[in-house]
Amino acid sequence: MRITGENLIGAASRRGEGETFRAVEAATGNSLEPAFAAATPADVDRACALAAEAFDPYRETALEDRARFLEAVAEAILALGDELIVRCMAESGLPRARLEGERGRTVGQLKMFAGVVRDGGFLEARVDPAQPERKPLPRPDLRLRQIAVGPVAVFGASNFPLAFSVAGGDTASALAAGCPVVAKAHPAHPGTSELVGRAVQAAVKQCGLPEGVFSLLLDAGIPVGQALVADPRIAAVGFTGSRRGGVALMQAAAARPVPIPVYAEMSSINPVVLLPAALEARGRDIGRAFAGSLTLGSGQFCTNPGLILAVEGPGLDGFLDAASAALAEIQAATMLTPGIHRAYCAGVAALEANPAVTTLARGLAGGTNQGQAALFSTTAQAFLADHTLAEEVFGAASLVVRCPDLATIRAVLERLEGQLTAALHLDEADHDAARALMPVLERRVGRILVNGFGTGVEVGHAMVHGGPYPATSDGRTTSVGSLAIHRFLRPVSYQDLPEALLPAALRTGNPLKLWRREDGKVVVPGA
Ligand SMILES: NC(=O)C1=CN([C@@H]2O[C@H](COP(=O)(O)OP(=O)(O)OC[C@H]3O[C@@H](n4cnc5c(N)ncnc54)[C@H](O)[C@@H]3O)[C@@H](O)[C@H]2O)C=CC1
Ligand SMILES: O=C(O)CCC(=O)C(=O)O
Repeated sequence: MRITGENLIGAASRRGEGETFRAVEAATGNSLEPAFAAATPADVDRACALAAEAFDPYRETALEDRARFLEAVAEAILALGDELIVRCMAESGLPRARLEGERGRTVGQLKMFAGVVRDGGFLEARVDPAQPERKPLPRPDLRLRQIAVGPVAVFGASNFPLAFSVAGGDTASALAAGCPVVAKAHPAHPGTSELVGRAVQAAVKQCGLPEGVFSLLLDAGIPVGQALVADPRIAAVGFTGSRRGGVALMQAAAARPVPIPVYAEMSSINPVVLLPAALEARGRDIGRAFAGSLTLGSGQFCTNPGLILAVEGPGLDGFLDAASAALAEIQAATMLTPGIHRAYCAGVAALEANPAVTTLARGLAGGTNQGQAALFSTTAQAFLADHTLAEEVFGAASLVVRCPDLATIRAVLERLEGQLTAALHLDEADHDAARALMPVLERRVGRILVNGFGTGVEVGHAMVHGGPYPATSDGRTTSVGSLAIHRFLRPVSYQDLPEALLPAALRTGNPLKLWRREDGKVVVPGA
């Protein structure tokens, strides 16, 4: 399929009249063909108008039809074949195997949401039948279901150009909820975005859905994203990226005459706590595994283990020796964009220049745009005194905080901002220490894991990829897994509606065979 550099507005392809830009080959810094042109305010307006027009018919599509549409998107992405992978490798610098895996995750995610839609449980249908004889007052007939919130603006992430981008988790969950999507392509992978966007556009047509169910807008800067979030027809926003970008969108959304929710996944340093018995028994093994997780994808994961907390001693020394030796042999790897590489180098340089920080290891030096891994250490006292040490350095850099005792580890955790994940390395003898940390971990993070690292998020029903601010803008939800659909739903109650006016999900006799709560009791069809 030819990449044209056009915006996809409903069923149309339209060359923008805004700023012209090109994708950059991450490995060389060379420009790639073709030229892309940013959308104009009129393009944003048209995409939002079509999305608003599509909203009512799309949200009432039969569950089976909506599920088939999500599957058609998945099939259309697969049908792009190797062209998608080759373009994505060039734009992102990520290797083939990683991108093939990420494509599988993207397709699997769409299919998981197809299953969620078919199941219908997300509608949370409830029926409280009328009690006309109730004393002292009769009870009305009350029925509740979740409906889609409206058109959603989705910002593709640079670091997962497939699974968190144009047809990634935000788009899949919004479409599953019944929300049209206006996607804003990430300027680091516009060609990948166009290919995937065309796949979604084709699936909309194939399934006979209103064209406004999906549009894709291009921009090298911020005006298109700002205009999109300000548009009164946009009802919610999904974003993965920098804290600065996420906060700017939160502010734009809050400043609207009608504020809307922004679900932004931003920065996280993902503390890893190494407990004493585990460290003593297998500190060296944990050190080697840590080096692998830290450098995965050149460290460009928001789940990257950026902070290690442990009590001083021979166990920690063994961990540090093994991690340092492993890191010293790791090749530098191409980063996503020159800008992200520059930000990484600046973050590492700031740590190197900090008198309270010791450089423990560097990976092998690299060439153009390649990030060289780095491991640092500091004391708990220094860490607690300098908040800049707790800031994310996006890339393969991590800071070890040497603590005198477990109480200090707890004090450091208490001082951290909200995080996506926390990992505990423990043996049975560490259970009491771990139990004591659980309350603070639950308050600080979205996912607590044991004897592993947070990189590589499982897409499933029990996953939380979220966490308190600034890990995300709203810690009550997740951007990965089936629970993500709830970001784009809101409940509506129907009181005393005649049967003929009720949505099918709430009609007497449960014609859609949904799990429902009837008069407070869960009813499982066929059970
Ligand atoms: N925590 C995480 O998962 C990630 C963090 N990052 C961090 O972000 C830095 C920059 O990477 P990017 O991916 O370019 O993130 P970014 O936040 O700068 O951009 C993400 C998207 O938001 C848009 N955007 C940014 N600021 C905006 C604003 N004020 N108004 C409207 N739209 C705006 C951009 O055009 C882009 O489409 C990295 O160096 C890293 O520190 C990047 C990717 C993932
Ligand atoms: O670790 C993963 O699989 C996902 C990480 C992620 O969400 C991100 O880096 O934005």
